[in-house]
Amino acid sequence: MMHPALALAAPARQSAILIVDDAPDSVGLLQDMMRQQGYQTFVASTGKRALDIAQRVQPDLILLDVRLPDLDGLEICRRLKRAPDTAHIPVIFITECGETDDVVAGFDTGAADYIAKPVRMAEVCARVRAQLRLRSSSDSQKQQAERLQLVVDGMDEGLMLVDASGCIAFANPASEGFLAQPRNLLVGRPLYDLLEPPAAHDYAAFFANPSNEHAAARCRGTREVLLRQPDGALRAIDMGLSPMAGDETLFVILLHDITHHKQSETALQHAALVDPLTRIANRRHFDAFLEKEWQRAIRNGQPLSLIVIDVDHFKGYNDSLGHAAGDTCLQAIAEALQSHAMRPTDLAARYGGEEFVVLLADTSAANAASLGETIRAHIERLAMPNPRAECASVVTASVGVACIVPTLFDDLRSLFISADRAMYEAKARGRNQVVMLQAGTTLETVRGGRAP
Ligand SMILES: Nc1nc2c(ncn2[C@@H]2O[C@H](COP(=O)(O)OP(=O)(O)OP(=O)(O)O)[C@@H](O)[C@H]2O)c(=O)[nH]1
Repeated sequence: MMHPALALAAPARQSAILIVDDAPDSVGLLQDMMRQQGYQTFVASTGKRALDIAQRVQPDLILLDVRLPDLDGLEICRRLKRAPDTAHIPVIFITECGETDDVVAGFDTGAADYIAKPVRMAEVCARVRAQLRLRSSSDSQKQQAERLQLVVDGMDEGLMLVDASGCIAFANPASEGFLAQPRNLLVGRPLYDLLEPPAAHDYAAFFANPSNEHAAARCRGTREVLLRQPDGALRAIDMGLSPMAGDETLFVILLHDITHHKQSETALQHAALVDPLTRIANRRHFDAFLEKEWQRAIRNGQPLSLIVIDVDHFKGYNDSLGHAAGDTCLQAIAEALQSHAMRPTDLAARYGGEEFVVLLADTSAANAASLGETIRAHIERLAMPNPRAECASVVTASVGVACIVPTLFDDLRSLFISADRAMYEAKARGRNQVVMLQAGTTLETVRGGRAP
């Protein structure tokens, strides 16, 4: 259905009638009739003048006597219909009663109707009204079509019409942007050619057999698809498909941009995995990453190492310098850790309050212990004074390191338990040091990384 805004009629105005006749009595009569009906009238007694007035005042209708002194009415009508400015103005011929040839010739030249003399008021008025109504409805149809064209050309969504074989029959300007190619290259191509699988297969199946319920269920309505652009780039969009109302051989395709939606989806996914204070991975991200790397280590028979870092006497730091300073301190430590997790298979994360972890895939116990020591020294080198620390004058951390070559029989938690036990052993030994424990072994294997 047409949107009400598109169907707005032009403001009503008085219709203008041009009367072309050289007989003063006849002109007077017609003029009176038209004025009584509320129309504005113009009069021309010659053909030349009629053409001139028609062009300049653009009347809504012309009452034209067939017999005129200079040009005959048929010739005037022909000229009116030839000129782009006047071709649309309906012409009603006035003929002598019984002049059938005039009537036929009049219609041939493009006249809309005829009235036979002697004219009768009711008939003239009825025929004029009918032509004006027709004219106004064709004008408003034209206006509606123009407005629709403006909407289709100006809309942000891509709009295409696809025929029953799935080929594009029409594409609006926005479609060019979505598909990164001019419309003339789109028209005639199968819609599914522009899509990535699995959507491409679904739409090909649908157009091969639109009554296939399975394919129809997947293609009708709106779904997210990947468009393939000529340079191979893929663009995710929402694509809507619906049959064109009243024409089962055409389908309307709407392409809707979801870049913002995708960006915020990605941003949300990212936010869900990042610790808001330190901007490094959070515990949720770490747990998922550990699970993945654990399985990979089992498959590859490679060692997996975990470093647990717990800030020493951090309560004292907060109590003496304030919570905001504590936050800044945690940020500096996170940045230091991040700088040591360089490989794609390394992950530094804030695991809780003042506890951090670093997971290192394919890393031996010795290398992990060495990195643990590098991290400990880095934190100490940050030289953030901690007035309440008992083990040093600056912020330090106790570091526990564990390593395992996991098998299907191992429990993922054992790596964490070992690293935590090693970290607590580092605390117990006086803090600011590294202790390593091979997963599954006893504390006898604990090795001090550095003396306090
Ligand atoms: N500023 C700040 N402090 C935090 C945050 N998360 C945890 N903390 C503080 O970290 C402190 C941890 O204190 P404790 O668990 O007693 O440990 P500690 O003082 O570091 O002592 P040891 O671990 O035994 O060396 C607490 O005071 C928490 O309030 C945070 O996001 N910001």
